[in-house]
Amino acid sequence: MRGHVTVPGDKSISHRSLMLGALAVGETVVEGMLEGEDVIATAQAMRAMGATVERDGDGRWHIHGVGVGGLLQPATALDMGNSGTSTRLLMGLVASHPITATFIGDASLSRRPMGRVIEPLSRMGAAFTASPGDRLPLMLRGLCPAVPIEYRLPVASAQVKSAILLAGLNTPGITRVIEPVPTRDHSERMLRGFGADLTVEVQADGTRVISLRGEAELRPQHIVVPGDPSSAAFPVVAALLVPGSDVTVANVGLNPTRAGLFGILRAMGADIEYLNRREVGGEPVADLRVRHSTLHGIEVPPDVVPSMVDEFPILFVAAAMARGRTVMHGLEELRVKESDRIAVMARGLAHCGARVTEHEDGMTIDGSDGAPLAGPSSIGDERVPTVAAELDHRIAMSFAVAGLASQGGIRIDDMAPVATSFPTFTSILADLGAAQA
Ligand SMILES: O=C(O)C1=C[C@@H](OP(=O)(O)O)[C@@H](O)[C@H](O)C1
Ligand SMILES: C=C(OP(=O)(O)O)C(=O)O
Repeated sequence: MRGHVTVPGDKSISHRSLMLGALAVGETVVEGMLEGEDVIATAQAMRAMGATVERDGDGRWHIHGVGVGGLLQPATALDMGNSGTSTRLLMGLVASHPITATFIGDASLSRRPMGRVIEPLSRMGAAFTASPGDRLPLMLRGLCPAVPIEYRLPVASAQVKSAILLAGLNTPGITRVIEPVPTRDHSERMLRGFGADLTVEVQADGTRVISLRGEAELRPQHIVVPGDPSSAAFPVVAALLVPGSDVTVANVGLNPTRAGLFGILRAMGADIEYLNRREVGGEPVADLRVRHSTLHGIEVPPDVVPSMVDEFPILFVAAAMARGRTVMHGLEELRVKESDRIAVMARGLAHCGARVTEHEDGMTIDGSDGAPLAGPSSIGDERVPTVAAELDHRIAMSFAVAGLASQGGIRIDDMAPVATSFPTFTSILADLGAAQA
């Protein structure tokens, strides 16, 4: 694999720029927006609640907001598709507005737990009618004025943190979130950028206390979205695993709360160079030059998990071809993503010949020492292992990369989920020399 590619804009930042733009009075301009299905679901929801959201070409979007407190009651159910981030953050926004909204989603999203946001938002005064197990479809009636809360996060989740902070925007007084384990901080950075009065106190043990003064007035912004490190992960690992590769992935966001994977890969012996380090839209960014490397297994320290929570499926693939054993614990959150990412990856990798042991909270993988996965066969051949993507984009992309580095290919039953976060995935890999049947 050889060449120079650019991955689409960061999904977390794209969602938030639409939501905060919709709450600012005036015009927010976004460049480098991720135009994936998850973000489009957020854009549609903001339109349904009164904001003007327009695309005027390749990643460039304009948003005319309604002001904090100004969201309108949507006329129909908000279809969140496959997107947990859209659902949980928008539940926060609706919770402190005097409106009622129904949230629906696809089969994967309808299995995911919403109790983690229902609980704190109920304390703020919102009322919920949810499907059994606190799942979608659910109806939410907001309360205005809502009640400010101080909430200690029981799970390390940026979505829960962000839902509470977004609810706090239209709530009188101080809404406070206590975060014992730091998670991605895009909401904090962007709320401040839009002019909210938000402070973060870091205690001696690393606990973060985030305080937001409500009834905020947000100022419209010009946002440049950096490339998504969670998408960059796929061409990066492809280059590491395919012999002879030399690939540069440009404009990759390296916010320390997101970039854990690259540090772990380097600790495994990966040749990843950070070129042209700079800041884009208030986030650290670099171009990553990646060359084929001999990887060795490691024990992944559980404290890095939040900074690479979406990158474990592709790390499992790298570990499956490394020399020696990789041990990963602290991954229980992976079981409630778009699929149960521990079970689905363990099953699929084993089917491709990898040596994996599943744990309740992680996985141990004994690598192949560089030998390709999936035995001798060729695409079209009965013997090519088929893996199920289970409506999970990261599973589909991880096995596509495993397939690139395989002997006889891997068949993935459904690549459609990739459009949720990385619509250009197949064309980018093809540009680097990948063949697809
Ligand atoms: O806040 C966000 O933008 C996200 C937070 C993470 O979810 P959790 O908060 O559930 O860990 C991550 O998995 C998701 O892809 C995006
Ligand atoms: C978990 C993910 O997204 P979401 O929670 O927004 O569906 C992801 O993109 O890997």
